[in-house]
Amino acid sequence: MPSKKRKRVAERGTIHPRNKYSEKPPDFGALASLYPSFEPYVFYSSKDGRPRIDWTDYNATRELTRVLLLHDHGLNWWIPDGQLCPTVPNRSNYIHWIEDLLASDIILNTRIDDNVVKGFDIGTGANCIYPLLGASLLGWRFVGSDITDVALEWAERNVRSNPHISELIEIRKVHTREKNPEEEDVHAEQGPDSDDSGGSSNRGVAEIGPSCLPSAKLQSSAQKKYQAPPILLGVVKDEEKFDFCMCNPPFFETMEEAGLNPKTACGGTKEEMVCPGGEQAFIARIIEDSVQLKQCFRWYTSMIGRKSNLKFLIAKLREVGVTVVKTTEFVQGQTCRWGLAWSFVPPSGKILSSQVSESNNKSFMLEGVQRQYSAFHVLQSAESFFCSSGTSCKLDSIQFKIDVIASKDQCESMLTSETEPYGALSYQHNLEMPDVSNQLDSQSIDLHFSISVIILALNS
Ligand SMILES: C[S@@+](CC[C@H](N)C(=O)[O-])C[C@H]1O[C@@H](n2cnc3c(N)ncnc32)[C@H](O)[C@@H]1O
Repeated sequence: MPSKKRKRVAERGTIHPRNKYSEKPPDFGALASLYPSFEPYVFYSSKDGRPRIDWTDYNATRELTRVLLLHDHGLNWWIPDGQLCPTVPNRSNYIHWIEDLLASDIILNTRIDDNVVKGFDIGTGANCIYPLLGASLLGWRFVGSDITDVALEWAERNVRSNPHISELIEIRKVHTREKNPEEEDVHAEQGPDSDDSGGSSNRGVAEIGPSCLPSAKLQSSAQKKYQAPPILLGVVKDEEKFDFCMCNPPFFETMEEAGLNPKTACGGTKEEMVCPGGEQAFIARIIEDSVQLKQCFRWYTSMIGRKSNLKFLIAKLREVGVTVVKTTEFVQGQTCRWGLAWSFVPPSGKILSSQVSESNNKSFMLEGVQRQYSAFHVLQSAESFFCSSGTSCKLDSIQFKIDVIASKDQCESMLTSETEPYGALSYQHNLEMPDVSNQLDSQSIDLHFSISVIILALNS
């Protein structure tokens, strides 16, 4: 019998609708007959006679990735033994989620070049999977960065093996060097190894004025410090603009932690899997870098391996005053990963417009909210309002929403009450209750509704 957790995972959507494999998963039997190198890895299940591979065999998963990239994407690809082997359907989901973000009208369209989407893949790895997929599926341009020689060498090889897209992809080395103790560093308090790549063409730390520095509060809130090479700041060049960055970070603090999933054999060296402070510290550094780089990127995104880290990172984003936070869940077999996206580009003000009419959703803008208040303040304020009206209400800080259950009397009393300041905010509350007059005929029916806040603050 499947475990409860497994069943829950299976019930959730697992694959993006535009993913090549959303309707038809890879057919191992057909691939085996087409590609003799793959054939030895395919066996037929005694239970249902279906063709399968042994997911705990690294060579089998690597060969599967090779034939899927060749057969379905026209890509030549290889990685040396032990390097992290990506699963193509899973990695494609992240690409399509970014495609959705770029197509949405959540933030203002400030793009300079509407024709070419330009992305930055932080830690592209030897496999260079995201640039290869993004360029071949969608024609996107990429800079893929990495720190290790093996990653840089093989990423380059994988790009050169695909001349039809090689013009679209630049592989960029992240320079690491011994720190000069007298040098001022925006991340100085984060440890002696934290340094920038320098180089005259790069965005050096010397150019960043004190007013841009992350607040002391922000710095102190990072529980785990990233003490390692630069990530964006010092790697992104002056004047460079990107539509997005993406990152599949080193998730773990130790290799022991990384080895906890014996059900798959995706490989992964220490350099790929581990960094000081794990993913929490790595992504916290990306957030700090984004505070400096602001609108150099329209969207900052990262994959996250642990839900507890997602909570921590959303709280950190709240502190730095981003304009938008979006999250998603990627289900990869029996493992869950989360996508976190944020932006400093002003919101477009068209939020939810597409959802309004049909699904009984109402969207509205809160005008006159002062800059120092974030979406969380708005949520807390709304929560205070509903609680004080006697309703049952629950704030979900991950989804940025409040679930409310109210009786007819409570609804009526809320609709007729005078506007009052709630919590930290004093705004004109023009909350529209859903049109439920029919449903409220009976005293006994409770009204269930949710309030989501998508925008944190408006940049002027
Ligand atoms: C988990 S692997 C991801 C590889 C590939 N993107 C994928 O999805 O399979 C993380 C990668 O980040 C690289 N890395 C670690 N620190 C980095 C940094 N400061 N800047 C750029 N890359 C870094 C590692 O060398 C490794 O290749």
